[in-house]
Amino acid sequence: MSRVLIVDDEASICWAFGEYLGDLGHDVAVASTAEEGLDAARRGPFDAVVLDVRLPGMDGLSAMGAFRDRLGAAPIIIVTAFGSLDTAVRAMEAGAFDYLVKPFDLDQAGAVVQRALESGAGVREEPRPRGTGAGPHMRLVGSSPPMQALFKQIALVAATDVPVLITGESGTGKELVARAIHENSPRRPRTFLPVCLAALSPGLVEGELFGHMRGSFTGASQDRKGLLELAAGGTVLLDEIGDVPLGMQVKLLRAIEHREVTPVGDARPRPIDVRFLAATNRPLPKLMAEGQFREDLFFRLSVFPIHIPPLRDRLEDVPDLARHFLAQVDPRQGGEVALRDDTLAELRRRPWSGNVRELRNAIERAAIIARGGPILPEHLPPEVAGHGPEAGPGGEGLDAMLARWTETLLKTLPDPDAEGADSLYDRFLAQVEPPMLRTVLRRESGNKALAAQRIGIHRSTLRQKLRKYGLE
Ligand SMILES: Nc1ncnc2c1ncn2[C@@H]1O[C@H](COP(=O)(O)OP(=O)(O)OP(=O)(O)O)[C@@H](O)[C@H]1O
Repeated sequence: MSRVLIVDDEASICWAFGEYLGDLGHDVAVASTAEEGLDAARRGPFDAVVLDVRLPGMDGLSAMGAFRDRLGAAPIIIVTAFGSLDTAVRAMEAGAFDYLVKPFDLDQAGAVVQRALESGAGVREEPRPRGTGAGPHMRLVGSSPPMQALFKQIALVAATDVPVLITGESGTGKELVARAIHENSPRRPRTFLPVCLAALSPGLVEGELFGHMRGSFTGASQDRKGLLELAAGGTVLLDEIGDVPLGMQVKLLRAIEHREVTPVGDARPRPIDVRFLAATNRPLPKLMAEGQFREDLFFRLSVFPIHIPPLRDRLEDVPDLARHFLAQVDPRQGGEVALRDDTLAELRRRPWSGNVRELRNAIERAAIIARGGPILPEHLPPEVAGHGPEAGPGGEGLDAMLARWTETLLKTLPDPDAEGADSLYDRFLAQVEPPMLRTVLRRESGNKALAAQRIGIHRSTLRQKLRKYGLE
């Protein structure tokens, strides 16, 4: 039998959890404040403590040090209703064994306590020095259950040096998560270097990453260190890892596994000291099955996988995110008054297939149109037809719309043999290409080379199309 102390000001939780642990054969004591809990801890030894963060008087996180003094190595499990990334990280840093988010399932909570008791010790390494953290615009916003789970994963993995594979649709915040891992890791004072492998020219990518020796190719007039060597002590995010060619994958695997790089034109490998994170929105298991992604690299990278769910699966985060972006464009607004209920309702209704990035763009645009006044639903950009995963605004799918559009055109188009008549296909392309080109170009900040790569066409083809549609 083990002795467990539950410190929570919600009597119902203390009771239900106490009963549950009692049924498992444990001896349970409860306290409703940290002060009361510390008194109990002084009086008797406990094998584990379940400690709420929000308590009247001293809060749970501040009390952790005192509990630790009184309880020695007994594991402490932190409980919170509104976990932010910061709470999760502070709990882990202060040596919490684990972190439970309310409302929790009793079986799940019981399993955590059981694991803690079996582990026997809760003391982790010395608390790490905390920095100021990333700027406010780099903050990960969200309080939905999937975001809470994400915060916990970040807090757990940040302190380690293992590779992390971050997956999620475009715009879900993969780079931001990578940055949060770096910011909360011991490598924090050093560089965080996101490298978009797909954007580097294939012929130069090896030299860029690993460096080159003077004379190793035409134009290499001096020795140059690669990005992986330059990021010494820091964290490198290999972005769009799913788009890396197979030959390069072998070299990356070697760099990750052996922590060394061989510059182009050199025979001797050099040690590197970086932590690797990787991100992709492509299905790596499918790419592996098709022989486009190496299994060994996948297994090396996915020691700790983190998946970010699409925004449509956590629409409860939309209001907080909207206020966050609004406060960034117009700090005076703070986002509170400016977002009317009908606007929030509209925001929560949309499917956001472009995820958080699309929401951010919509809010920024709306703030400009609203010119300092409250944001009205009509200030939001029109929904793109057929935008959602299956259906458009009126519940109509993109293919149904296209079928209707084609029918109309067939009725109105002149005879295909008539001189100068645009073909149905030309008309179709003229309808669908411009919005796509515009979106990708905007997304790549006007960089045509990147946009062409993203679309999968040659740069000169892109230029031609832009000219054709007057989009230059
Ligand atoms: N939870 C969040 N809180 C605050 N901002 C967020 C959040 N998630 C995403 N963002 C913002 O949304 C935008 C897109 O995020 P990010 O670039 O990290 O996405 P991504 O998944 O890496 O996209 P891609 O796969 O297209 O490169 C950024 O401006 C980012 O700051």
